[in-house]
Amino acid sequence: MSTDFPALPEDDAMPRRLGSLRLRLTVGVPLLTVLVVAVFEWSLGGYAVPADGIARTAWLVLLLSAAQLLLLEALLLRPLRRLAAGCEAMESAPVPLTPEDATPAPGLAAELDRIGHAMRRARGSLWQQDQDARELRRELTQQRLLLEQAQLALEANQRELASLARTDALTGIANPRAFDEALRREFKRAQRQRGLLALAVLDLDEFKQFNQQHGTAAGDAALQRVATLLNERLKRDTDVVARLGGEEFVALLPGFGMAEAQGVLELLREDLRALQLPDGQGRLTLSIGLAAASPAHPYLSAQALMQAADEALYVAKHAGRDRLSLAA
Ligand SMILES: Nc1nc2c(ncn2[C@@H]2O[C@H](COP(=O)(O)OP(=O)(O)OP(=O)(O)O)[C@@H](O)[C@H]2O)c(=O)[nH]1
Repeated sequence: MSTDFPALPEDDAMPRRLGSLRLRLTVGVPLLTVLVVAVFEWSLGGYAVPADGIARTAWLVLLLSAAQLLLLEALLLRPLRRLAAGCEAMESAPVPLTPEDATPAPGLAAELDRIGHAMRRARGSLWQQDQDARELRRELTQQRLLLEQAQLALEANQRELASLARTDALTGIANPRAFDEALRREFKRAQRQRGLLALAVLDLDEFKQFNQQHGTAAGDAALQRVATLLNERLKRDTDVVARLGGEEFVALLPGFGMAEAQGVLELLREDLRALQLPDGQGRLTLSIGLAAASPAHPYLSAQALMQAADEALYVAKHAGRDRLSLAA
């Protein structure tokens, strides 16, 4: 601990009262001494004023007064002042123990001094406790900040994990799990609101051959471009596009009946035909099976709607691929 402590405050009420006591002693002691010495000299001179007595009496009074004042200062006033300073300091904000506080001065007024020193030690201990409490508070604030940062990082990780758990790693669009949730949710909504819900299953044609001719990396790039096209063409807030696995994709179009969905999906097929693949990779085509639920053409369940779209895709494949088939 540092010993570079601030000085004790000396200008408070109690030290001021001690100052006035010293003034009264400084005046009273010489007066009393004059009286005593004068009576003593007068009695020595046979109760007559000696001719040279005035000067000698004055010197005597001066010396005796000075000696008494010095004694009073050393034995009474100084210890009282230190005691007063200790008391005042106890009432003010704690400050560290000074080296002077740590060692009581020896002397006749040791009792007073000891009390003063005990108070200073108590004040020093209070100061130390105050410092410790401040340090603890600082550490606590720091720990709280670290905790908040860790919590934010954890929440970000959880969000990222949750997003990863619902995203297809290769294409970045929704995965089957996210799609299943969306399908169940939108199917119930369509039923409740007697609305429209179109569902399309889209499958790249002859993709196995594409992979064999151009390599898996080219196949991956082609899957990513198809996903981008889906996102660009089916971009209403309510549209959901997902990769079910392999070269199979799915699109959920709330609010669309068969005709609107067919229109937008044919545009998508045109987009794919126009897609520029790297040299020598030819072109990609899609087969699409489309089913749509409406009050006029309800489905019993989301699974039944999905199955109808799958069956339509099967028909499209068997009819020669590169086409869109509507569910019965
Ligand atoms: N590059 C790449 N290929 C994949 C991925 N997932 C599945 N495939 C390949 O996609 C091909 C799908 O082949 P098939 O199921 O026979 O379908 P297809 O060749 O497209 O034939 P049709 O669907 O009948 O037109 C297989 O060769 C798989 O290995 C993938 O993530 N990346």
